[in-house]
Amino acid sequence: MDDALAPIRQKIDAIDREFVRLLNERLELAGEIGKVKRSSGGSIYASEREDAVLRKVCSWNDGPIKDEALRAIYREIMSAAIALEKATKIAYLGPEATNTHAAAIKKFGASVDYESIATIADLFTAVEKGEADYAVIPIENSTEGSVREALDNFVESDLKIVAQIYLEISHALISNDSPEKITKVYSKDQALAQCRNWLQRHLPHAQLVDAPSTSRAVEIAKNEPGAAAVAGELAAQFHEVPVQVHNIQDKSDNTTRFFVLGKKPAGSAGDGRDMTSFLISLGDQAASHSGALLKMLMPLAERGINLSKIESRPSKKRPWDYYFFVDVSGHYTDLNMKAALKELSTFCPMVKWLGSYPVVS
Ligand SMILES: O=C(O)C(=O)C[C@]1(C(=O)O)C=C[C@@H](O)C=C1
Repeated sequence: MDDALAPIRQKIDAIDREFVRLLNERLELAGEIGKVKRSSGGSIYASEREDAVLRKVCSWNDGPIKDEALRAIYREIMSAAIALEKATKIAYLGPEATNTHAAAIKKFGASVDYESIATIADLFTAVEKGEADYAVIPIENSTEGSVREALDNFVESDLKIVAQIYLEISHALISNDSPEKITKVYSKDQALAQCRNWLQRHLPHAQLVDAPSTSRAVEIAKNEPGAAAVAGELAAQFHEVPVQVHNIQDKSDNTTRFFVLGKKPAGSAGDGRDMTSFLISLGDQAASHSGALLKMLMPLAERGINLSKIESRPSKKRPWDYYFFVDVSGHYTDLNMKAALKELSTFCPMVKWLGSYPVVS
């Protein structure tokens, strides 16, 4: 067999050598881009350019490699490029090995530095003070709804949303013991709730115990005989505890949306590939004028700007006064968007642009 493999492996070696040479050539070019960006004060991470690169390489793909594999490879190539252009720190809502950590790695790869930060407010502060270059925060979950703390922090902050990440949330049963020995299951209440049917069916006698986070649950279960944790697979890897059963969540389409926050806005990905988020206040009109909310939406609708989300939050200034968080299609620099905003500003006391970012993560 070895005789048959040797010549093929020689060819693979020759290709790998060429790969490494080309990767280094590509990285050197990224280094040149980094110099330009550093001298002009541009943002090192360019979500719209990464979106274009990923789309281009997938459109060139006519071989057996899956687009998903190509995207994962390019994720790491561009991660290395970011790190070479500038040592880059990504802060995320901790602790380590939770879903927000997994989302951050999905977006930024293995070459950048990561820091776990305990609260969403502190994540905003870390980027504002320059202690981190970007922050990754959860914004909404397909079953649990919006993360209110995240929305509220946008009111005072000048940070911009530069990218979004969608992460399918899957849970695993993680333990040093096999499932038939499990008598106790630790996890965060939400994760236990999302696996309720599976746990009832497979571990009906196990005691379910609340933990501060899924990652902490794995840490606790690691040292307790007969204990397991429900958590993501990153937590299993991170704490070096085996996965006993994969994908135990009751719903397979449980997805969380995250935002990447930075100091400088992202450019346009073009071709209808951008989304924009705003914060709008109607002031007293919301309570006193019938149809005020409709009036707020008309400048967008009349220009064909598609509204994908609207959510209200109390302003905390006066009772029954609200801010509206709005997600629409298009980029802030689009002409119809500019015109809509101009019209909105004529009757809304506050129209705040929170950022424009590529639709696809
Ligand atoms: O094109 C750029 O702006 C780069 O910095 C290069 C590059 C890449 O490797 O292709 C790297 C990081 C950016 O986030 C986008 C793209």
